[in-house]
Amino acid sequence: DSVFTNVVRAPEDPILGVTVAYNKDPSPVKLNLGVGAYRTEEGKPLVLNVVRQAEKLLVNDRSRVKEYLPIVGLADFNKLSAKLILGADSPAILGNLVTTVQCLSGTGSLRVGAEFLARHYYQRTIYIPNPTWGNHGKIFTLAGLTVKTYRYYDPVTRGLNFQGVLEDLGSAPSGAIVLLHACAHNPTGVDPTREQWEQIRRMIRSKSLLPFFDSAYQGFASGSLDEDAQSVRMFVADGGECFIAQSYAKNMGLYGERVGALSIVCRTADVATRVESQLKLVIRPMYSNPPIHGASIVSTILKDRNLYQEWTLELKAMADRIITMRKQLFDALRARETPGDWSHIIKQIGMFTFTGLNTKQVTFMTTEYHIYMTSDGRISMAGLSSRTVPHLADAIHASVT
Ligand SMILES: Cc1ncc(COP(=O)(O)O)c(CN[C@@H](CCC(=O)O)C(=O)O)c1O
Repeated sequence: DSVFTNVVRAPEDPILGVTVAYNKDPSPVKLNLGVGAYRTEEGKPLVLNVVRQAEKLLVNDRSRVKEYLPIVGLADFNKLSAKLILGADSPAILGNLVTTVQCLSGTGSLRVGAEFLARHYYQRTIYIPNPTWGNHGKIFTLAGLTVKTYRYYDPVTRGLNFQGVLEDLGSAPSGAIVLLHACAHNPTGVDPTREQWEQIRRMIRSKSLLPFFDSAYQGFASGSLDEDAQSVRMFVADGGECFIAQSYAKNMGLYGERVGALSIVCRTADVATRVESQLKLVIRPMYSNPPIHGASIVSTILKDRNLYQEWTLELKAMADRIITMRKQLFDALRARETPGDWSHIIKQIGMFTFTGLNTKQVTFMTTEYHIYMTSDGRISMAGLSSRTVPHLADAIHASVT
C-alpha cells in the first residue's frame, strides 16, 4: 500500500474553501461573498482596460523574450513599486535606502520577508492584529517566527480598540516585529485615523519595534493611491526601518498573475545592498526567480503617464462601486427595519464588511439563502450587485430576527 497511507485529509482553507463550497451549490440564487476578489455589477471578474492595453503592447513588442528574470525580479517593476507605495519624492528612495524584490504577490512578499527576518533579525516574535487575514499567522509561523497578537477590533463599537493597540504594543518586548495593515484592514474594514497612526508610530519607534506593513489594497480603501499609502509614508518619513509587502492582485486585478513586491527600508544604502544580497539567498532555493508576465504588465502601466492616469480612474471606479454597495445594503436593512445598528456597513472601508454575524447566523445564511461568506461574518462587498443586495438583506434580516 501507499507510503502516504497515514496522510490525513486537510480541511479546506477558511477563505478559499468558501469558493469551493459555492461552486458545488446548484442554487440559482447563490451568492459568493467569500473571497476578496472584485466583481462587476454583472457579477463578473474584471480585467482592467489598462491591463488589456498593456498586454497588447507586450504581445506586439517583438523584442520581448521569455528569459529568466534575475532572482530579485524585474528591475523596472521593483523601482516603480517602491515609488508607488513610498511616493516618487521619497527621501528613502532618493537616498538609496530601499531594497525591493519582486515576489509572488502579497503572500510571497510576506513569506520572503518573514524568512529573511527569521534568519537575520534578533527578535523572532511578530505581533499580528486580532483579528487579521487568516493566512498571516501561518505564513509567519512556518517561516520560523513566534506569532503573538495585539488587540485591534472592538466588537462592541465595531470600531478600533485603540487603547488595546497601544497597551499591547506598549507591553511588547523591545524590538518585536509588528504587522500593520497599510489600509483597508482585513477582515474588519476598520483603519486607524491619521492621528491614531501617528500615536502608533511614536509607540513603535519609542520601543524600537520593527513595523512590517502589508499593503494589499492600496487605492481600494479611499480610491486614492497616495491617500492609502499615508500610513506607510509616515513611518518612512521618520527615517526608521520598515518592511513593506505589496500586492497588485486587487488594485490592478492581477489575482492569478501573482504580482507583488517586498521592500525593506534601511538606515543606510550600504545596509540596503547587503540586505538585498541576503534576500537573494532566501529566494533562490524557494523559487529561483519570479514570473515575468504580470510584472511586465505592472511596469508597462506604471511607467506610462496615460496608462497610469487611466488606471487611477479604473481603480477609483472599483472603490466607488464598493461604496455604493455599502450604501445600498445599509438602506435595504433600514427599509426592512432589521434589528440592530448597521451603520458599520457604511463606516467600514475597503473590500470587506465585518458584519458582526456569528458562526450560527453565517451557517443559517448559507443553508437557507445560499449566501457564501467566511465563518467570521466577513462579506466581500465586491461580490454584491444592485440586483443581489435585496437577497442578502433578506438573509441578514432573517438571520437576526
Ligand atoms: C491583508 C492581505 N494581505 C495579503 C493578501 C494576499 O494576497 P495575494 O493574492 O497573495 O497578493 C490578502 C488577500 N486576501 C484576500 C484574497 C483571498 C486570499 O488569499 O485569502 C481575502 O482575504 O479574501 C490580504 O487580504
